[in-house]
Amino acid sequence: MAKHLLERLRPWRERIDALDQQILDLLNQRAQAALEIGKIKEAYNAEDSILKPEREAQIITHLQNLNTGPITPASVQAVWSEVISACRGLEQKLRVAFLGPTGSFSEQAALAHFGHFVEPVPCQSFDEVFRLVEVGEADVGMVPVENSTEGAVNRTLDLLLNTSLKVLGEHSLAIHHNLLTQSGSMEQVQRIMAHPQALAQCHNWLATHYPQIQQDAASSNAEAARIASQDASVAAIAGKKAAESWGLQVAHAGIQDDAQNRTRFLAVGNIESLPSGNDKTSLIVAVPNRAGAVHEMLAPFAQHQVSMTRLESRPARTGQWEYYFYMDLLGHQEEPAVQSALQALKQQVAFCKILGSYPCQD
Ligand SMILES: O=C(O)C(=O)C[C@]1(C(=O)O)C=C[C@@H](O)C=C1
Repeated sequence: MAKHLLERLRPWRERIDALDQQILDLLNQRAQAALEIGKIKEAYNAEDSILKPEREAQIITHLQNLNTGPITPASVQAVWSEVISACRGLEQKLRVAFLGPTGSFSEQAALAHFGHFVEPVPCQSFDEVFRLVEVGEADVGMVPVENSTEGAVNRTLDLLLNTSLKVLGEHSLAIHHNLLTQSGSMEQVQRIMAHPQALAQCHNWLATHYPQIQQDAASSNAEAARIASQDASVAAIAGKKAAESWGLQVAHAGIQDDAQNRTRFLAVGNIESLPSGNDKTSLIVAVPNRAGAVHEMLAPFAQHQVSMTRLESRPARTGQWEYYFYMDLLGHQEEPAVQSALQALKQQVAFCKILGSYPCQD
């Protein structure tokens, strides 16, 4: 029986071996081409970035359009992210900063977006992520900006306002939280630790199942997992990656209140992404505190038919009930409709900061 099975599999396995050899040969030819591009970039402008977000997005979209299956569009995205990452990594390893330690959702988002052939730079806070990219100790940073359950990540919004960095990409990740302990049981647990955002995303589940256990904030979920790995009285809320990284067992899986819980991350750096054909633009606007000001702020987008995918407000901390408005628009700032809307907007508002245009993930 087993022999018969192997005989039937053999020709297909031989076919896979032959195809893999061809794929390997093609990958090496591709890598060689990327290395040549790297040399040309270096000769033209040593300061120029190796990373070209718009080109990477165009390559993947083009292949998804050509794809006839059975490989899925999501697989095309995942495989070519890694192929590009491997080629880019030969040109130069991208240093990617994120909230660590290892096992965090930020690390997952960073690696899903830039691929695994990067140099990870785990940081202790969002402030440190921005600072390291600003001073050139990292090339790009990956930070959460909004969560589908809890809304905006305020510290990121504040840092975006005060930084000179540009937004150059977005990545949305499904967030499934787990209660992790050393043994996989909750028997010895006296404290549940997580980032405040994660505690909030699991608020109802915790109130129902463990109302008596104290909850403590950690600087990140992965940090809570690190602490739990050293203290049997601590349960951490974190992802499965953190469980693997810190040798913990899952006591309860999928404890987030919303099964569809997602977090959107932004990639930030000193690079401006050129138009890719399917882009978003993020900006911050402040208007005077008077009747009709917000209405006037929105009018240019309606007039020039620019869609807004997000509008968020944040206190301006003047004590005057003034706000900064964070907006995401569909289109690149170099596209005529967006350009005209932004020009009209700038004439009306007290403050306008364009954070950057970047390829839509969708
Ligand atoms: O086209 C380039 O500029 C490259 O450097 C090549 C390449 C790729 O592997 O396709 C790698 C890195 C860039 O971000 C974009 C594309």
